[in-house]
Amino acid sequence: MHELFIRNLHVRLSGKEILKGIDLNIRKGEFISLLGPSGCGKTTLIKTIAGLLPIDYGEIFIRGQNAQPLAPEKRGTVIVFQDLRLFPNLNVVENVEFGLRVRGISKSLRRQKAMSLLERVEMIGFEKRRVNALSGGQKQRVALARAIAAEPSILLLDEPFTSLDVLTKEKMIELVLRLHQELTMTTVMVTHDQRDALLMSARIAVMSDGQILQYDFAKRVYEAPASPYIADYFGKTNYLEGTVAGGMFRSMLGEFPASLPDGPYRMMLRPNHLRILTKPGDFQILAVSFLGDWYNVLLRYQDQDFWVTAGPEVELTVGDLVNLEIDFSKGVFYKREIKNAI
Ligand SMILES: Nc1ncnc2c1ncn2[C@@H]1O[C@H](COP(=O)(O)OP(=O)(O)OP(=O)(O)O)[C@@H](O)[C@H]1O
Repeated sequence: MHELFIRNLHVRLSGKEILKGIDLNIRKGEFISLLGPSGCGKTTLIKTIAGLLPIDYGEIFIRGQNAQPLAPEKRGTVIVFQDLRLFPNLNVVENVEFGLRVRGISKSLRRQKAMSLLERVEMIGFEKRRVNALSGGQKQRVALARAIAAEPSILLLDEPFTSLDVLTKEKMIELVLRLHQELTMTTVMVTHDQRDALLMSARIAVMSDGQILQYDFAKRVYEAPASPYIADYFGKTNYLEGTVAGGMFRSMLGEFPASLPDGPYRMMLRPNHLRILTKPGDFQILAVSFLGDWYNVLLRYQDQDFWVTAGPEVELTVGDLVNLEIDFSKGVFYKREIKNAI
């Protein structure tokens, strides 16, 4: 049984169709990301899962139960919103206690539980502080503690790291993953950052315009994107145009076996599937960017540019001519449409 099972979900807001047939299943204890550009419907989807928006058509099952008649507080879901929605008139511990008070837990037990939650999110010592006197990362920790106080089985996180600096974000990522594992929650994270999605999720649902374009394991979405749009969303790409005939793909960089029906194709290769050989060749170095552990290198061959990743050990000078070794076995093929000339 799935923790969450969504079938053909349509949601309309102010007369406009926002979600256009979403199918999604999530296993218990799984961490998944909803990834896509601003406005594609990610927040709408988690709000609908939490029962905060009505379904126009389709079904949501939570732990096998049809969620339609279930009130938001009966679903076992909690959303941590992007703006956190902490209560500014309450201090840190009172914010965390709030969810427990609603559930009718006694005052002494509430305080004890809230303190243990604050310990989990490393906020002991701040319990009496007004939330407005906290940093962005500290507010996030309080919002997380308040969310898990409700003991949700499904934690819904809306863009949890957008307003944080890089170091605070790294720490929050660790904390979120630790809480997810220790509390065996099912977590759905909304993000537009493909690196966060890859780093944190077992599976990623790539969304665009109210639909899921691909839903698969993080490694698969990165290595075998279902379309050039998804490939480009996950970072730099190289495309090689060519034709398959008789089980061979022929392109400007040579030919190699491909078991595909005959026809025109584009092959996508990631920059790390190309390797620079410093012995002279026909690829000219156009640009080199230093990124700490590696270089991004732009090469030109005939009229086409290629992005290549190189380790710091390679000596690279703009203008030099080098050779390339290409791991064609990692290539992903997309069928090209032939436009009929009239
Ligand atoms: N109450 C509403 N009434 C009408 N349209 C809405 C309403 N709420 C959201 N929308 C529209 O629905 C679309 C999807 O919004 P949503 O917030 O789900 O996107 P998102 O992918 O989460 O984007 P972001 O990353 O910017 O939050 C947007 O075009 C938005 O303007």
